Amino acid sequence: MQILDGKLVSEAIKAQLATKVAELKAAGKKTPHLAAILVGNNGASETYVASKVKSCAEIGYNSTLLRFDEQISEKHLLDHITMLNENADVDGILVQLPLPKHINEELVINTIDPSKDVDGFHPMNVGKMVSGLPTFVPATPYGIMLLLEHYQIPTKGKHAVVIGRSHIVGTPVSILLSRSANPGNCTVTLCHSQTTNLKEICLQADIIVAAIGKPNFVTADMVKEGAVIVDVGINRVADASKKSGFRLLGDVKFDEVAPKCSFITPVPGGVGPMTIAALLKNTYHAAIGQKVNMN
Ligand SMILES: Nc1nc2c(c(=O)[nH]1)N[C@@H](CN(C=O)c1ccc(C(=O)N[C@@H](CCC(=O)O)C(=O)O)cc1)CN2
Repeated sequence: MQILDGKLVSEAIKAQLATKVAELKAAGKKTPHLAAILVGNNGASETYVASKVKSCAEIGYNSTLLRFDEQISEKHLLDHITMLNENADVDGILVQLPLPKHINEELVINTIDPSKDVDGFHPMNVGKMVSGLPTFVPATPYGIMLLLEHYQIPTKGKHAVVIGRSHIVGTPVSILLSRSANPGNCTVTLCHSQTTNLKEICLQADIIVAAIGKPNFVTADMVKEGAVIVDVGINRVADASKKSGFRLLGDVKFDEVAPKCSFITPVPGGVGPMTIAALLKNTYHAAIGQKVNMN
């Protein structure tokens, strides 16, 4: 069994981007600029946004963090997005999810200029991805593809089972695994809460992408010998022995699944850091006016 080390690969991607940014600056070109919007005090969201802002600084990007109170009105939030859309210095805009219940997430995403939508959530960018056109690819699915590519995991003709059909991960990664070339060209089964024979389906999988948001959901009896396991779950589980009061658990029961598989992502240090690296790649592409071609 080999670990798919997202921390290591993300650091390598960040180093490549830092070199490219230095080249842009030396040529008198624009420094990439990411604007992040954070609403409320969700602890996990604070961690992720802080990590995005820190990573920008590490590789020489400019970043702006707009923090708003939980009670911000939808109109006020949309006005701020419009201002960022019109700010020529800002290349990429992201609104950290989830948003408070009184705010219409769809409306917020639809308000972001598609050419600055580095999360790849705008329907126009989703449509392009589904059509196989160059676009911004959502960061977590993009990060998973970059990780599979780095480790040269064979995917052509393999059966990939994706557990979870969210707009952020499950649905887009199933499209990428089936459509893209290398990695890609998989036969994909997309499973979700209404799937009745999940264990039987998982046992046929060469690759499992677990993105269901339930700690330790995938157990050894669901995994075929030699399968590749990608664990997207980052579940905070109460643990009084930790200073933070919680520990992170993936969607996969790592200790019992790892001995059975060929490759596995750890939690933390697997898909999470790749999400940040992929976002930074999208932001670089936004700054130079390019899109990502997954074909
Ligand atoms: N606007 C967005 N919101 C959300 C996205 C997204 O892509 N765009 N995805 C997730 C959260 N997410 C990115 O924002 C994210 C999740 C996890 C990590 C990460 O680095 N995880 C670390 C552990 C960090 C910790 O201590 O908790 C790891 O796995 O090693 C980065 C980004 C939902 N919202």
